[in-house]
Amino acid sequence: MKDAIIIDNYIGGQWKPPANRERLESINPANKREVMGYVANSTDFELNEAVYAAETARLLWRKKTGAERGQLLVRTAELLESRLDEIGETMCREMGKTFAEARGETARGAAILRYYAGEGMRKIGDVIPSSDAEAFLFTTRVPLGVIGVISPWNFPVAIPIWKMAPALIYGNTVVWKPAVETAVTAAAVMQCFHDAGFPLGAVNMIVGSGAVVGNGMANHPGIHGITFTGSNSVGKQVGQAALARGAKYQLEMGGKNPIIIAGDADLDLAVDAVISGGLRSTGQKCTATSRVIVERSIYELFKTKLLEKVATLKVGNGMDPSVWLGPCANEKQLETVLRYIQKGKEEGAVLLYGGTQPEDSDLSDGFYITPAVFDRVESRMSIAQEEIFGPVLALIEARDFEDAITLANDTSYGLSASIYTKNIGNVLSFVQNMEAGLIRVNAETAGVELQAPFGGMKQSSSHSREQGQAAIEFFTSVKTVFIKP
Ligand SMILES: NC(=O)C1=CN([C@@H]2O[C@H](COP(=O)(O)OP(=O)(O)OC[C@H]3O[C@@H](n4cnc5c(N)ncnc54)[C@H](OP(=O)(O)O)[C@@H]3O)[C@@H](O)[C@H]2O)C=CC1
Ligand SMILES: O=C(O)CCC(=O)C(=O)O
Repeated sequence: MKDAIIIDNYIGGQWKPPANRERLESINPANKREVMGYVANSTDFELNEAVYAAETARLLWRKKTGAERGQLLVRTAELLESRLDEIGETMCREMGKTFAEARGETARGAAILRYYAGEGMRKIGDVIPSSDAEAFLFTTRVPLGVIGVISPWNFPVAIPIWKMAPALIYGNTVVWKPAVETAVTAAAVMQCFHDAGFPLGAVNMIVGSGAVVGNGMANHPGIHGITFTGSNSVGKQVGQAALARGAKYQLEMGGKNPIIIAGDADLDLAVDAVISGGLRSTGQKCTATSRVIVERSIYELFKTKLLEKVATLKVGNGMDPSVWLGPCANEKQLETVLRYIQKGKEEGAVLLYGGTQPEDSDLSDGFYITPAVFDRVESRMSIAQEEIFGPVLALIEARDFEDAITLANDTSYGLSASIYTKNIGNVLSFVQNMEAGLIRVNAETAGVELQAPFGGMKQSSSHSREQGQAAIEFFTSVKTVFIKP
């Protein structure tokens, strides 16, 4: 067990304790007796200070060239890369995903920083033929101002970086509120920005509860744009608060992502995709597979193959390299998963495998659960409609391919969807008819590429897109310029 550390706020280039000196605990979900950090329980006082610092820094920051801003992002990427093991271990111990996944996510954070460093050198406008022969008509883009970033605990490095890196490269300054759950990891990321030498106040971090600091950000008149990833209920509150005061907002929320296994699919590959997409990170991804829609002709065979493989997955502490599935990130999340497992049974689904807390006494102090596979799930059931955010797979039988698409669309969410098939007709029909922002063919539902747009349809997002060049749409305003000599 390592000593717990103290996590302060980062404001105007300095680490500062909260004025009230109050702390919240961040604990290790693999061993609830291990406190990872005592983290600031900040209030509006610190938030105001950070917004003031970001506002003060913004004129200087926007005057820098894209290349200058990009150099600082590259330096941050280098620092993150030099600390992959340290940050990966912190993440694994703070939120439970395996060390390999946590280290991989940290490397992904560095790749995102490098990508956006390059964006600083790319075009920000178009020349448009004017109806006046003497005039010069073009567009350019300007930063929004101060951006509020509210991030969740499930990707504590990649998500805040895919929000902060584009915000910064396009000339905005940032106030970041990470989830308390992963504030120790967040501080390690913030330290990389600090060590890279960003101007004072360009990036700030306030640690505190969502109800106080997050809500304060959504309502703060000094924050011009707010980007959020998390639950639907909180996302909608954030969006409404921003809208009410005329600020720009971007929400990335839940998913209930389907995978269709067509009758002609390669079943071994499909089983691997369901396991990886549904159970990695203990199912705690907004892109996780949760509905497995299988054509009747191969349903029983697929089920047998899936169960065989799920039974081999080792649950345990993510720092153990032989472990495949870490604990749920916190007690609330474990309770949610257990509640849905109970509900699934009550509503008539058949629990074929898992869904219980392991009996192993070594695991009794962690928020562990064995991966659950439900059979005979019907679309009306809660486990087929609501985001569980845990290692729970719901098998749904489809009469035929058309029925599979109808079932896949029978949800209020529309983030990610995938299909396994060899039939080009099925592929085209899926691409055309599936209501989701991310469509994946012969690949798992999770797996976001940093250079491509990412976001959902229906209730999964505010219909905006993050990542890749799509990010410029949120983090800048377009100016149309007409010049006549
Ligand atoms: N789309 C996704 O990737 C994610 C989806 N979820 C879904 O949400 C469920 C609950 O997880 P949870 O962590 O509670 O998600 P939340 O939506 O509560 O948390 C996401 C972020 O929002 C902050 N927040 C909480 N309340 C407010 C508020 N009133 N105003 C502004 N910000 C706020 C949180 O702060 P803090 O936690 O520090 O209080 C955190 O930083 C999960 O079971 C899952 O279904 C969760 C995480 C990510
Ligand atoms: O699948 C991924 O890599 C990203 C998932 C994600 O954005 C999320 O869970 O919030």
